[in-house]
Amino acid sequence: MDIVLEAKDINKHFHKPKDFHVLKDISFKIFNGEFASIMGKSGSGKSTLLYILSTMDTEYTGELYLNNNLVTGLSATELSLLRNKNIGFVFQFHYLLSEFSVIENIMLPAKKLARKSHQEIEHDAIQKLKMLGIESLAKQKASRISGGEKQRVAIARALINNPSILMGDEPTGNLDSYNSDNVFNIFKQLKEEEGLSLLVVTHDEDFAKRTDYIIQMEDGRIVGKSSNL
Ligand SMILES: Nc1ncnc2c1ncn2[C@@H]1O[C@H](COP(=O)(O)OP(=O)(O)OP(=O)(O)O)[C@@H](O)[C@H]1O
Repeated sequence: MDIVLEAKDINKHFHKPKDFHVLKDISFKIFNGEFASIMGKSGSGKSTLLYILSTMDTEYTGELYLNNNLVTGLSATELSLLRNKNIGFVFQFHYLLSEFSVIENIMLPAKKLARKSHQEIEHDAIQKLKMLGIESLAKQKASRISGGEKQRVAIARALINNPSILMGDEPTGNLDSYNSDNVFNIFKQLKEEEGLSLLVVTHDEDFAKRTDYIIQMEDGRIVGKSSNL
């Protein structure tokens, strides 16, 4: 199986207010089509790690590979392009532009990438909306839809450029159990039907137990990996 993401000996220090070794010797691989979760107590370094893996944070030592290409050391412009094309990211908060319609929000990362015409991007956005069962919301203002719907729109937006991997930082953290379940089922469907790779930081044990495996973090280290398959 191909490796979609590989971390090799990643270490990170925060320097203020005093030196703090937040990530210690992190090495692991995510293979194509895997659905992995990261769990650990508050403060164990999960979000810090995810921001490095998603190339948003470049202040670390070690090496990060995406689709077998070394991304550590690339310029900010190169990383921005690579991230937009290859990594979908879903946050706890949806960060939709409230004055824009649902479909405009979804189209934005593809417009930024500028590799397709407006019509092609609109067509792709409708496909994603259909896949997530929210086609009827296309023309609605983002501010007018429910929290669960907003998170589905955020997922559609994260998928618009057909990334290699979808990452989530507590993507169900603001949702009730019905909507959390819905998000989990969407992720599972993306793995099973689209062969997408997924990596999700979560505090939700029910969610994590249904992923392929759990990477357990403690005090900045990976202390275990337990398979749920
Ligand atoms: N900019 C920063 N400067 C200094 N310390 C920081 C900074 N950001 C985070 N930390 C510290 O690094 C540690 C890891 O934080 P991180 O947010 O990665 O943990 P987490 O496991 O994601 O926690 P949570 O589950 O609460 O989100 C914490 O002790 C946090 O206080």
